[in-house]
Amino acid sequence: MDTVSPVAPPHQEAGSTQLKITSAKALAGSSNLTSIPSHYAFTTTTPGDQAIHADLDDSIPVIDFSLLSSSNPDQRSKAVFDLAKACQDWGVFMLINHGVPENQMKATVDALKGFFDLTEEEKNEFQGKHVLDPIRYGTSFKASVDKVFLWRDFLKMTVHPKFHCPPKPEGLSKVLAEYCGEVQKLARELLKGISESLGLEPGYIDETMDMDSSLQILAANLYPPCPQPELAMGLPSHSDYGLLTILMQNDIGGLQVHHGGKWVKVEPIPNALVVNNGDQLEIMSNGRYKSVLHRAVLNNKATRISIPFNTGPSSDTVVVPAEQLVNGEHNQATNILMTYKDYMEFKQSRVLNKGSSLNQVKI
Ligand SMILES: O=C(O)CCC(=O)C(=O)O
Ligand SMILES: [Fe+2]
Repeated sequence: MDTVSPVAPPHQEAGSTQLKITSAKALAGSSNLTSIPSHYAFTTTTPGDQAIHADLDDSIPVIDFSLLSSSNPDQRSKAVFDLAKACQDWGVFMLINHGVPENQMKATVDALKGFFDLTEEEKNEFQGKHVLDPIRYGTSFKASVDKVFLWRDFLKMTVHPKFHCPPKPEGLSKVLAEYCGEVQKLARELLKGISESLGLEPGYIDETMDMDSSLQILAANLYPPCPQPELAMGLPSHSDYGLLTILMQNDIGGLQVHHGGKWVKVEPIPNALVVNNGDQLEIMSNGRYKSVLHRAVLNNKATRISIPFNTGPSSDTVVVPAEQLVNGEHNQATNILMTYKDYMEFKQSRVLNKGSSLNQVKI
């Protein structure tokens, strides 16, 4: 069995009171690293915690966006039906034929890799402290307080209602603004289909969530190869705080979703996006569309990059269950009565890997 080497945490400089935090990328790049430092040892894996491949007849649903935007009413209603099933049974689906150009997706991945290739000093200029800071670079989850470190570096940017992006590397801002423009349109169309799939007016979510001012965050997670991938963790089990997350990734798998009591691997499909329900969608749908638990695991061969685009309502919206969905068999009184902004702060203040945060605030 693999063991964890008890070496000193590399983020503490001898003789220094200042905490110096090393990125996962720098750590992975250090020569002769054959085991993880002890403070990256996440948990001992238990058999029930292992991921499985989905059965062929029970795999992650695939939604064809071109059918959802079809002018043929039969095609559209079939697509809305499939969307309802995907959101209800899985809380996650693969989106194909979404219309985001392939070269734009590739340019976005390359530009964000370029950010992580900056020097540590350059990246550290963007260390944010607060969940609502418009640009935040960091490692782990909250490296200043984390007891166990996550093997990932991240960059998070608020891209709507106001667009923020680090000024370097050159060209990053232009590429991301273009990508976000496309994904924003996609998110709004999906939310129309989702409203309809719940039996609501297509514009229901758009209007009640004040989507013209919606808070949108683009992140990039970098998971470098890890010498002991089964002992460390990229991102532990969590749900996302917004309405929907639309995730792009390179061809290195690692995302897993919790379904039917097991962890199911999300095998990347070239050019497809992964879409998952977030907490606010669970609230507005009154528990019908669950905010799916997911996690990111590691490998020892190649760097994985994932780029989630998270759209919420506007910061000041207090999301409540749609009235039409309250008195039915699905009534689960998923109601938290706090603004989206406050919910994000609440969620960030919690430790990851404690299951659904909604369970703690439901009333
Ligand atoms: O890396 C992944 O695939 C998952 C990322 C994620 O869940 C997140 O950033 O919230
Ligand atoms: Fe997530």
